[in-house]
Amino acid sequence: MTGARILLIDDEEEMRRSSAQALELFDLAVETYSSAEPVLERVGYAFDGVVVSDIRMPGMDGMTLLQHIREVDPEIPVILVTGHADVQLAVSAMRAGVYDFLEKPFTAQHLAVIIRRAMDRRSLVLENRRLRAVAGKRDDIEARLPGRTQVMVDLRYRLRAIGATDADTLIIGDTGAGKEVVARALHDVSARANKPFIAINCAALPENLIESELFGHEAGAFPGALRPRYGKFEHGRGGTILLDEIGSMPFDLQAKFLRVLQERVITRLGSNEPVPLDVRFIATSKVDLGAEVAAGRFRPDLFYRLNVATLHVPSLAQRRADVPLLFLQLVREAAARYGRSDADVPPSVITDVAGRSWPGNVRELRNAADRFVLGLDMAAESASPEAGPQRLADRVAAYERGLIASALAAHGGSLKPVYEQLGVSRKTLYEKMQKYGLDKSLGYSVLSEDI
Ligand SMILES: Nc1ncnc2c1ncn2[C@@H]1O[C@H](COP(=O)(O)OP(=O)(O)OP(=O)(O)O)[C@@H](O)[C@H]1O
Repeated sequence: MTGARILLIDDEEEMRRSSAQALELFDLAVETYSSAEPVLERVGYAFDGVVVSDIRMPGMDGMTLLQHIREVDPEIPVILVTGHADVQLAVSAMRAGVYDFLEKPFTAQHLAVIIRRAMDRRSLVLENRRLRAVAGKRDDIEARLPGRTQVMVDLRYRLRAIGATDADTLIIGDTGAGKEVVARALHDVSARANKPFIAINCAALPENLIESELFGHEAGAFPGALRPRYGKFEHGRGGTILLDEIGSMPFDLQAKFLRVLQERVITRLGSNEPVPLDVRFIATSKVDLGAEVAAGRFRPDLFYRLNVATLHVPSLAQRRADVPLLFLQLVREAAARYGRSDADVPPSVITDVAGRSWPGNVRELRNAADRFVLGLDMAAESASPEAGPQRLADRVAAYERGLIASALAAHGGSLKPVYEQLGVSRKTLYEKMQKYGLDKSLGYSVLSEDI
């Protein structure tokens, strides 16, 4: 919040001037107003200061202002000033929730003491709100990144640990695995949660505009730059900037970006003036940046600078055991989105979902959940009547494969409970697994894998 933290309202000019001057001697900067109305526009839920107002004024009086401010935020301290010893008024002001009540004449020191106390109280209230918001978002992480596999437990643990620091972070994972979801979660658990989160897709920026988009420019920096403009980096001040697909950043720009990371300043195009930049950078990549470095497409120095705090988002193939529960959650979300209340998922669908491979990861699973809720064939490509297993034998085989796959996933790699549950011999199970290309480690091999 910019501007002074003390708003002083009095219809008498002399009173405004002398109070402001006196408070300045106590190092308290004041914004003065001759009427109450504009103050209502000035204060909001996040206003971090206090209001000092005369009671009797033409137009909106102090009591009415107090009531309106309490509607905006009942915890903004309002100090009312009166010229008359009016007990009745003081009582109703107390009832209406005034912070303090001051009778004229008063000394500047007395006013300063009350204001300081009110400001401390306001800071405390806002800090508590911030902490509560952060705590709420922390609890939320499990709902936003669900999964019981060890890889997901580890991911959430690391996310909270890195979120507690201000380190620039690299997020690696396959397409659709949830890198952007993880980036937002990281922002939300960090101390920057209440500041902007700006996502920039490096692969989608036109190469000739990319620099001015990121760094901004001064008027006349290039033909067509009529007015100065903030770049996306500056829009993210105080907050987090996500650079999606960092591997697509043009090679020349990588050097400039590295300088931003190291020096925390940017220089707008057409200017020589470096501007300090307080942001946290998060970069994502679905390609192996180490290989890009080896191929000469990515700068090694930038890679080493980014590869310090790293989060790996597992693909669904690496956490198969999570697929059924994740699917159920995505169905619930889709049902809410489409206003459907009857989204019961039959076991055969779960079996089918558990047995499939999901190369498009959560994005693909989410599409399947949407299609299920809408009553469409879940696999988009088999929507046409020619596609997909139509013959009874093929459909039975697909069903059987799904049942075996989900049983394998559920029993974490040991075969005995699987053939017992399915009521077949070990040999039969083995043959069917071979026939359907299933592995006994299905859904489990990843559990011991370190991320
Ligand atoms: N854990 C999750 N719970 C619910 N939805 C999720 C989860 N993870 C990802 N999604 C959804 O899956 C889709 C893909 O997620 P996201 O954009 O974060 O993936 P990505 O890894 O950044 O993909 P890409 O590399 O293709 O940009 C989004 O619609 C997102 O809402």
